[in-house]
Amino acid sequence: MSREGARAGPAAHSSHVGTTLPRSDVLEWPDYFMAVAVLAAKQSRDPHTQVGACIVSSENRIVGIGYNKMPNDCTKAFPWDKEAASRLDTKYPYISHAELNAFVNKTVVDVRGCRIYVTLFPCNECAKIIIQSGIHEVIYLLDKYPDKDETRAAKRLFENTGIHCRKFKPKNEKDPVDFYSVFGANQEQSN
Ligand SMILES: Nc1nc(=O)n([C@H]2C[C@H](O)[C@@H](COP(=O)(O)O)O2)cc1CO
Ligand SMILES: [Zn+2]
Repeated sequence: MSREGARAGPAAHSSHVGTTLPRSDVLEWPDYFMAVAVLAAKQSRDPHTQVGACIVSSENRIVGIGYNKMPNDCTKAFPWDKEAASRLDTKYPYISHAELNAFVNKTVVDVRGCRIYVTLFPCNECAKIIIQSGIHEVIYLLDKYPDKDETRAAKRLFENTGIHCRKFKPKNEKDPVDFYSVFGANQEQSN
């Protein structure tokens, strides 16, 4: 149909076909995608920090979802501790980050031009995956560890490669999703 035709059609007016109105209080796309990332985070078995990631195509299709987890079959065989005499006895060398898992779980061959919604600012290792895969934008909920070298290195990598990083701001005025629930009640929202 031509643009003229589309303007003349019923969709161009506020009146609706039929008598039942469609719901209007649905989530806007960004809120929907971050809500998916938050929901994914809730699947994490990490007792301290649960992270979710959602890769979205330029056509607003979800093409990958992940959360931080131990590699398959490793959940019980590896430590969940944050601290130990040796780093080898902490969770850090073993855990697979949300962003990596979202990439591993992708349903398309190519994620170039996609964006990624993440509940935590990515680390340097995930930044490399994001850059190499052609994801061009990072939308994060919280920058919880801005002073960690991993975060600072990630920011350098993103700045150098022109990858746009922005803090998520909910679009919906009424907040139907408790985005920060994944960080617990006392988490600072300003980061
Ligand atoms: N962007 C991220 N994606 C992630 O999946 N993680 C994971 C790794 C750990 O399982 C957890 C951080 O643990 P903690 O240091 O807050 O107890 O979050 C961490 C970050 C932050 O760089
Ligand atoms: Zn990471």
